[in-house]
Amino acid sequence: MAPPDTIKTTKLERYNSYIRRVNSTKLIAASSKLLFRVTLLVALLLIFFFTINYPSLSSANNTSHNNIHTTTHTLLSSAFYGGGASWEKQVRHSSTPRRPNGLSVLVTGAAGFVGSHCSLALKKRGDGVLGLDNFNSYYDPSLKRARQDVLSKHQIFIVEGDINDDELLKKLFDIVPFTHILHLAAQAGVRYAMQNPLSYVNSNVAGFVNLLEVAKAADPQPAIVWASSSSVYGLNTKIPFSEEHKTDQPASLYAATKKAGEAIAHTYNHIYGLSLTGLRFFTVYGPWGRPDMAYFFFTKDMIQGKSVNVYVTQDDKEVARDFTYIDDIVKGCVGALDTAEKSTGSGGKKRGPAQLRVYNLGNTSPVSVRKLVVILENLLNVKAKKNVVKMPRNGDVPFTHANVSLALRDFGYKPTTDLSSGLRKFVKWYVSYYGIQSRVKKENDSPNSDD
Ligand SMILES: O=C(O)[C@H]1O[C@H](OP(=O)(O)OP(=O)(O)OC[C@H]2O[C@@H](n3ccc(=O)[nH]c3=O)[C@H](O)[C@@H]2O)[C@H](O)[C@@H](O)[C@@H]1O
Repeated sequence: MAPPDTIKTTKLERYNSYIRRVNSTKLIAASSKLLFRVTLLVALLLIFFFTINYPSLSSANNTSHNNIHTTTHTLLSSAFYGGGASWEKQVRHSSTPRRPNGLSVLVTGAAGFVGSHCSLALKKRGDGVLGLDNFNSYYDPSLKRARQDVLSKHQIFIVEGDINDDELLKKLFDIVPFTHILHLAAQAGVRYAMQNPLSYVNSNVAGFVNLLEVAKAADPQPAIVWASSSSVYGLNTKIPFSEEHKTDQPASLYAATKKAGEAIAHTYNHIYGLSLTGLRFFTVYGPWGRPDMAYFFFTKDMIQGKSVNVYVTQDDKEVARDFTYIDDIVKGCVGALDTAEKSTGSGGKKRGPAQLRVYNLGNTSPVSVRKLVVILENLLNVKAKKNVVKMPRNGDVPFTHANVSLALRDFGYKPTTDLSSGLRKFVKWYVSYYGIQSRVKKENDSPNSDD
């Protein structure tokens, strides 16, 4: 047995060791609490950063694939876009007019061909312009980014988002009382509709309805000018095509969705008093154009020595288009915006009848595809390898030809550029944009050529 002093010491030691254990347990408990909180914080931060990065990744491929399933994207992107004060500042700054009584226009599809040209024209005359574009990959997105760069040099900000994202649209209308929407975002291209039909429904029908829903609820309601298409005339044989002609024989799903857009516009005008103007564009071409269009890829293929398919009808007749130069189309769009009357509703309620219009914007002078190739041969200084083939049943129509007297009467629309002059400007842009140093350049750098 141990002496009493030793017993005391042992007890003391036991007590001290007990206290140490208690303290260390407390320490462990405290540190695990801390660890838990830190982990939670890190997890929240990760979710936040994921939310920031996710929308741009997903929207890059948005309408090129069937994305009816935009809900997750919508939630995430809304969380992101709703965020920053500097983002809101850019939105406000871009959309504020710099002239008295200037318009404040939301341009959807602003990184697109017609959208980028119209945005610049409006900004240059002092209107406020805010762009919206999802930068999808239907055609090379780097071309859209290059257009965005040009716009940003002119203080035009493009919000990266989808017209199906209603939270984002509402947010934009919360920030800016837009007077007008120029709605050009769409799934374009006639033949691609056979490959990816739902992308047309998603953008041209669902996206349009989504935009109209937000516009109808906005206070004040904006006036809307939007891109319909010459393709709505479908198999119409009366020429030139007039707005009074029937448009009930669409030859492609693309045409059917544009025709649906015109019917939907009627409904929103009728129920909610939205002022709506549909513009039927006729095969628009020019600098910064769309690579999926024939004049564009013919140029590329001819320069590369590849052959081109020149379509003829089933009974061997020429296929022709009323090719319309971009600057003429821009004048038409601006004219339509300037003559658009105010919407009459507010807060989703109609207060009186509102304006509902449809116009052809064409060139009034159709040119055959064969002639298009001849013009390009001269401009590019190359001989095309032509395959003359019967037009496949892919949604194409044999010819288009616009009567534009309505647009002339209502806003002075008068196309002034013939196909040769317009293509000369296109080719000049093409060789400079793609850095092609060749005889093409020398040919087109003559003192008479302008930009
Ligand atoms: O006016 C319109 O509404 C439409 O104009 C163009 O559609 P499209 O006229 O078919 O223009 P392209 O695809 O550039 O075709 C032009 C012409 O070249 C012909 N073509 C096309 C491709 C080809 O390989 N060979 C060929 O001869 C077509 O049949 C057509 O007659 C646009 O692509 C549509 O988005 C637009 O809505």
